[in-house]
Amino acid sequence: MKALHFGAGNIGRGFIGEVLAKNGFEITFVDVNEKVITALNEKHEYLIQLAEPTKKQIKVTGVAGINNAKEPAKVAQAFAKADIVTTAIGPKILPLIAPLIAAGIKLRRKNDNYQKIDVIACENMIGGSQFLKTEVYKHLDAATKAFADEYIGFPNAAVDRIVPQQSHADPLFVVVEPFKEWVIDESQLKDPALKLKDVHYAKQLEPYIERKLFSVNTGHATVAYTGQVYGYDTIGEAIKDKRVLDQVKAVLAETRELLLAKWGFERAELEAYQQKIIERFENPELSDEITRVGRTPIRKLGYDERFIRPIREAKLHGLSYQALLKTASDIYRFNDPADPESQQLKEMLTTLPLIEVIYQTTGLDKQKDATLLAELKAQCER
Ligand SMILES: NC(=O)c1ccc[n+]([C@@H]2O[C@H](COP(=O)([O-])OP(=O)(O)OC[C@H]3O[C@@H](n4cnc5c(N)ncnc54)[C@H](O)[C@@H]3O)[C@@H](O)[C@H]2O)c1
Ligand SMILES: O=P(O)(O)OC[C@@H](O)[C@@H](O)[C@H](O)[C@H](O)CO
Repeated sequence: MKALHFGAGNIGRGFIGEVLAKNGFEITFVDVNEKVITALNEKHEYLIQLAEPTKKQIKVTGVAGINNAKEPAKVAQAFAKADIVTTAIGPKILPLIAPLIAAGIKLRRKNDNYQKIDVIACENMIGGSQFLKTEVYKHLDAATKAFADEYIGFPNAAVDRIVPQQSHADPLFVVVEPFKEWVIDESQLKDPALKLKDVHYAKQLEPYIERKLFSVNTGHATVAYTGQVYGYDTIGEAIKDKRVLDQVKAVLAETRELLLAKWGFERAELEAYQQKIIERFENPELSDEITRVGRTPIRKLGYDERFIRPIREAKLHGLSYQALLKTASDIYRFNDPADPESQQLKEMLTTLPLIEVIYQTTGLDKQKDATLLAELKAQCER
């Protein structure tokens, strides 16, 4: 069985690779990082280490790599033979790999390959695989779209495991937290016979992805942005500060009420889930940079992202969103000289009126969301 995975980065190697290998797949990673691709093709295996006192190691075998910048045709060939396709590459990169997937679908059709497969985007975004499908379809003619409608699935998914930035002599070695959760929307599968061990298949993904994104990611980002305001560099240091911890708890209390109102989770279960998340952020065995968690701040300010969506929806439900608003305003203060979006945001703030920057970054509607825009502006000014 063959898997093709786009993105041999932290979560790609540190989570998706582990699960696919455990399920007996040979994995071909696609990436532009030549060092990683060369190492994959030389060693055909790598180690994952759990960030816990035992430092347990897991060996992932049967791996290889393709540098898509150098050998794009090889990607289509691998896609044509794959039994499953996954991505963990970043939401903004999905449109860039869409032509490669489109070429792979064309080749499957040309080869009369009628085996149904699923392409699963494992990104931190709502509707990631369906977004990828839209991008891929931009590169297909009508006949190939009809073929893809029949044989290629794009089930949405949610993945959860904290995998920090890695800096080891071995470019493949990856340290990860022990916790892991991967949920796939069962209703969107083209190949329902292929069920991965260690993956949960949900009839409805939205409650899972919203619980994850608005608890883990909203909480994580809150530690990062609040932590940077107080001068910290890592998540572990920041969360030790009571002011940061209190802000995370306040933010999670707001998203919790929204999740309860929307999806009817058990209150005690959701409280335990969010408490566990705080303990995951506090893991002393894991060193995670604030710059990684706060990365791409403009993306994180997006209309359907981890702050503006719960703020909009809490307002609609008549729930409190003041703590969320506070952290959202701190995003505008985030600074990482190495992050192009952070620098773009700084530039926008020096050249445009604040309300225009908020409007452009959040996608809030000038008429419909006028009150929210004004509230966020007032919070930024405070
Ligand atoms: N790290 C985590 O804790 C974590 C957990 C859950 C989900 N995610 C999600 O997974 C995705 C990847 O995150 P990550 O932390 O692994 O990032 P990462 O930067 O470690 O990995 C991304 C990989 O994509 C590669 N890449 C970038 N542009 C490319 C292109 N045009 N073609 C081919 N490869 C390209 C990079 O070289 C890199 O190896 C994101 O959507 C993230 O939100 C991350
Ligand atoms: O990957 P991002 O930039 O969307 O978010 C940064 C972190 O919050 C994220 O990578 C978490 O570590 C991960 O989502 C945990 O499952």
